[in-house]
Amino acid sequence: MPAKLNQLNKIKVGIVNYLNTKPLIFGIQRAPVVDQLLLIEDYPANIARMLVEGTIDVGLVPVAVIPHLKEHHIITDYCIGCEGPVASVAIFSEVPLEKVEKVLLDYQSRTSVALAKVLLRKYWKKDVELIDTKDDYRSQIKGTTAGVVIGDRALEQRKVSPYIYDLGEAWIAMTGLPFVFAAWVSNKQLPADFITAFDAANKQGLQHIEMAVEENPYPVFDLRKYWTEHISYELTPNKRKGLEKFLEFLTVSQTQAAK
Ligand SMILES: C=C(O[C@@H]1C=C(C(=O)O)C=C[C@H]1O)C(=O)O
Repeated sequence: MPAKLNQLNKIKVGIVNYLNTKPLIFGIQRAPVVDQLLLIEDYPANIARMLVEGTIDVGLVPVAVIPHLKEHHIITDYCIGCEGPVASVAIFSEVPLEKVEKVLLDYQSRTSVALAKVLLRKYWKKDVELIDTKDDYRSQIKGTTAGVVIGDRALEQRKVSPYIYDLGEAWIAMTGLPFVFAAWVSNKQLPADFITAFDAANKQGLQHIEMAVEENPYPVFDLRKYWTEHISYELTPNKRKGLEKFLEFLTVSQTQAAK
């Protein structure tokens, strides 16, 4: 379908369609910058693919995709990160980790799946069979088969699985650094005035978390707590250090896999 004329010059912005982005979307949709952009919502692995293929200009992408981009710019001081347990990214299991034999990997994720591999190898020192998934795989999390689940489905899974290994918490225990799951990354240089306005829109959203809570009734998990105590949105210098460290781990494991 041909793009409508008024859409031609708009900046295509991909954003993860999970509850953790609602405070940011709240700000973006109410800011003047909304007229300069088209918002495309999808799950993280798809947003990553779109940024690599160039069908979007900027996205709140899983940081694990950064090494796969020919060009990348981190354009705001906001991200999806954590400085303690993140609550919505974990290995879920019916048995303790010592007894786990297989781990299902969430097809919607890029970062958390890579993080789970790093932590299983370096932190838990566990050699398990890793299994890619598609569609709904959560019913297969049983017995000695555990699963990485992210996002809203992870908040639901907390009510199902007796053992929950929070990957944000484990990363911090291993490295002493916070973790960044997703950041605003563009695949080209974007206009400086857009970047300034877009950054301000993110900030506005975070200043209105109470209104976003009212707008999103969710009986499964306390969203005020999720957005203020679990997800940490500021891309601080310490979070950038955590991000660099994680990308180093990814480079090392890719080099090892190529050998
Ligand atoms: C904390 C989360 O971070 C997400 C995890 C991602 C991943 O694993 O690739 C990507 C984007 C983030 O929204 C979550 O979705 O629960």
